[in-house]
Amino acid sequence: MELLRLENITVSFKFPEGEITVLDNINFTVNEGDFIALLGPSGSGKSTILRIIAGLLKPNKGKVYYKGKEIKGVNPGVAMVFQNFALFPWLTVLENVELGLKAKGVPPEERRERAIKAIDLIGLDGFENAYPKELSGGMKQRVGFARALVMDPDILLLDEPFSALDVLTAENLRNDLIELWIEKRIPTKAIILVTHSIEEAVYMADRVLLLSKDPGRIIKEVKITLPHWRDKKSQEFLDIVDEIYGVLTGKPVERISAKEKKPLHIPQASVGSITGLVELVNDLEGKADIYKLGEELLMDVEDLLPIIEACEILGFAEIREGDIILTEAGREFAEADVLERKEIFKKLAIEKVPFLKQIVKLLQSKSNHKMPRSFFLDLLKQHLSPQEAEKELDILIDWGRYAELFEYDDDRDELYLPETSELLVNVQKQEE
Ligand SMILES: Nc1ncnc2c1ncn2[C@@H]1O[C@H](COP(=O)(O)OP(=O)(O)OP(=O)(O)O)[C@@H](O)[C@H]1O
Repeated sequence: MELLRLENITVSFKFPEGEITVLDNINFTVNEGDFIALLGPSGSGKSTILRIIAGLLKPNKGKVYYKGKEIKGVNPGVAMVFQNFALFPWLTVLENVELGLKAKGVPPEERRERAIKAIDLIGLDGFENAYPKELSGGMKQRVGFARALVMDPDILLLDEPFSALDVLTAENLRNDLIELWIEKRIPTKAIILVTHSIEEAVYMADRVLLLSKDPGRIIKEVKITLPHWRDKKSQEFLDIVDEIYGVLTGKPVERISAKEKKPLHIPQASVGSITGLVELVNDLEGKADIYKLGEELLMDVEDLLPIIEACEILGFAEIREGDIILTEAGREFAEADVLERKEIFKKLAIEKVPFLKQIVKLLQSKSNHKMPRSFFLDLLKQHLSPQEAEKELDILIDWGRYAELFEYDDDRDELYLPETSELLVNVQKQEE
């Protein structure tokens, strides 16, 4: 049965530089039993959609229907859980949970009874009289859930409720919610979850609506028919994650797999950006969600991908389930001093990028150990467009110079091996 319908929703905001359309013609229906995830990059308007559904924001165009009736004010059928918990610090857990019922005019006894039940249900039994400051992040968010559930909403709106929690706490709370939902221990008829995490969406939801940004549009709906509990390591799960990743980045997932690369191609990532990314992921304990990372760096995932790809090709990192994970070599590189870094980079670049090795070999074979840039450019042009070849050679030169595999004379536009170079010996040794 249809619970909610969004029809041609368009939202724009006025800025000094003009009006910007944030949501463009959003249409979808929520039926009883739906667990929907809204997934998309930052700024794609996910939270704005929740505010529209809740009736907290009026769209410029379009209508929202709840149980067939157009919503003109606050939607009576929804309750929301926020990323930052949004608790009142001066109220106890019980008082925080009771507040919505009080506002609705529910008599004191009934609201106390219902609040205590919601607190029990969400696993906070015994903390009724605690104040938010006495609670951990995970417990605060449990209060956030109790406060929403106590209203017995038809539709639970979740605005990134797990993203401020540490990994284990978030996983526990996710599982507790799924359990309440699949065992029908809550009367909630539908859930809409806003998230950045592809894995979270595929783990929890049955329908994933993928949004693009500038302006926010629904670009695809992916149905997830895997039964709960879902195995994040299973091939089916990983295939769905890859499919979504491909849609959101506009690139098939194979493009970031080093194994699938043509031997010549290296991504457009300077040594500086590779170093920066490896250091950053190392500071994040060696693992980071690619989407989150893009956000923290204020970069589109699109722009981050070549750097990630370069890290993968060089063997500094692996990509798994939308996360970048440093390898042993990546950690070693991040923690090394300047000279050690050059050594590590040199070893891996020679091993993993055959064309760099080829450059060194060619330079070695010349009696003066010099060759014009145009020679290598022509070699690359046999496989790439002239523009791509130029870009690729610039990156190869950047990597090669940093690793001290060769030098480059800007005035003469030539690559050369300095007299003092020990590289030839090293390369020969590696080959033996
Ligand atoms: N009240 C407002 N006034 C002006 N601009 C707004 C307002 N609310 C949202 N926006 C803009 O609308 C766009 C979408 O915001 P929204 O928070 O819905 O995106 P989101 O996908 O939920 O992002 P995030 O994942 O970062 O929370 C953003 O560019 C935001 O700056």
